[in-house]
Amino acid sequence: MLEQLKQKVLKANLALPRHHLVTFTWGNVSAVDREKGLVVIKPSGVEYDVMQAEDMVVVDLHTGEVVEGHKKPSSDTPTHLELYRRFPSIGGIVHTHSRHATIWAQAGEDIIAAGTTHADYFYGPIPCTRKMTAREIAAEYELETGKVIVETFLERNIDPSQVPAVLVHSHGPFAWGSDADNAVHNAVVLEEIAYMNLFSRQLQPALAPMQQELLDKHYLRKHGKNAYYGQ
Ligand SMILES: O=C(CO)[C@@H](O)[C@H](O)COP(=O)(O)O
Repeated sequence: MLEQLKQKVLKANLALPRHHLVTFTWGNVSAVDREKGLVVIKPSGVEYDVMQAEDMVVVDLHTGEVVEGHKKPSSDTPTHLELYRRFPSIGGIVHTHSRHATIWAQAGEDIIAAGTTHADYFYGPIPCTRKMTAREIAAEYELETGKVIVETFLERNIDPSQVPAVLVHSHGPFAWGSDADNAVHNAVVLEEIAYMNLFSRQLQPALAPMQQELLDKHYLRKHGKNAYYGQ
């Protein structure tokens, strides 16, 4: 079942070490088949250089139950599932601990839209979530991580289809897209702009967001006029 999607998810997972977004077995990529209500995700703890398509795990979008696969699904599966359930426009999700995006997540700071590289992909700042509470950490932690991400976008009125990434406070980045490949692309760009902002802020401690007109020009010419950011 879902053999083609397993191949796509494998390919997307193998792109993470190729783009230097992960070390060891960190990180994970998934994709959803919304018609079937199924998600294909990387197996937990498997080295990327031995990973095969048949290692991918298929889980039920709504229950999280494993419906196919001989390995344990990624430990972050409940986070992916919550995002698929609450953000209906996304088709693929990437989680990494990519170095510079994780630096901003550990600092608890948004990655502001400081330049056109950012504006070509993200229609505003990449938000950092609040810290999770002790109760949330002690509960179903990975599910609660997904809930805190959704809460951040709802409270800040950010459209996840126009800002396809988030920084989880004290943890690291999640990125998403129309499919697994697009999610990986956004994860690579996220790491690039995290790197750029770190040094831009060193050169200019008062680093401020770019002009809205320039953000609009770069984002809207690439993604269409009917896009909007917040209210
Ligand atoms: O967020 C984390 C660890 O904090 C994950 O990136 C894990 O490192 C990957 O776990 P599996 O997907 O292999 O279960």
